[in-house]
Amino acid sequence: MAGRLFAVVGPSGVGKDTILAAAKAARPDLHIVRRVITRPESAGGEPFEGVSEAEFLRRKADGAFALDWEAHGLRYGIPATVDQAISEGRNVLFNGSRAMLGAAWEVFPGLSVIHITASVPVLADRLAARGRESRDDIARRLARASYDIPYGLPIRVIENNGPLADAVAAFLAALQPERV
Ligand SMILES: Nc1ncnc2c1ncn2[C@@H]1O[C@H](COP(=O)(O)OP(=O)(O)O)[C@@H](O)[C@H]1O
Ligand SMILES: O=P(O)(O)OC[C@H]1O[C@H](OP(=O)(O)OP(=O)(O)O)[C@H](O)[C@@H]1O
Repeated sequence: MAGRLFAVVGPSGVGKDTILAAAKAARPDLHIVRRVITRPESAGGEPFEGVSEAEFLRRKADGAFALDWEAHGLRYGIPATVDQAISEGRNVLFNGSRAMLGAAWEVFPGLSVIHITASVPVLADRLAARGRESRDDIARRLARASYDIPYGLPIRVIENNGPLADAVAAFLAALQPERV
């Protein structure tokens, strides 16, 4: 049986990568996508492949990405190899963009979405503590915090204002198929 594909979305600093890493630790069978990003790997954070703009565009033209988008002045790609992982029956999860969900649903009609939320003051504290971006970049990311996901799409919401363990437990529960 084919696996399922999950986009994990939410504002910058909400805890997407942290929750994905914790979910993988709890459930080693999950396949967490290693994204291709036009960001230097030395910036740290999630395990991603950092490439130049030219290399990204070359791969895109070669059909190397199942999905790709632009945000924060960067390009992000989901390797086309996810198709194989899904067909092998793996549950595949990626850190996605709220703005690209419409396009993602067109490519993957069975896509499930988990939206992680937290209050703006909590996001501001976390981004400052993470220290990966400049103050200006943090301000721009916070300005996107309330971006609205198009109404009518099937989305599960997980709140991550409190202890991480609570959010991870809710997240793992959200990976279960919806009961009808
Ligand atoms: N529940 C939580 N409590 C405290 N800190 C958290 C919690 N969730 C995430 N963090 C911290 O917030 C920062 C941003 O998390 P991160 O996973 O990088 O967010 P995102 O991928 O959504 O931008 C990290 O430093 C992370 O350790
Ligand atoms: O359309 P939006 O929902 O606003 O998302 C825009 C981008 O922000 C996140 O990127 P990134 O992982 O670089 O940033 P983050 O870890 O700070 O969320 C997310 O993965 C998207 O690529």
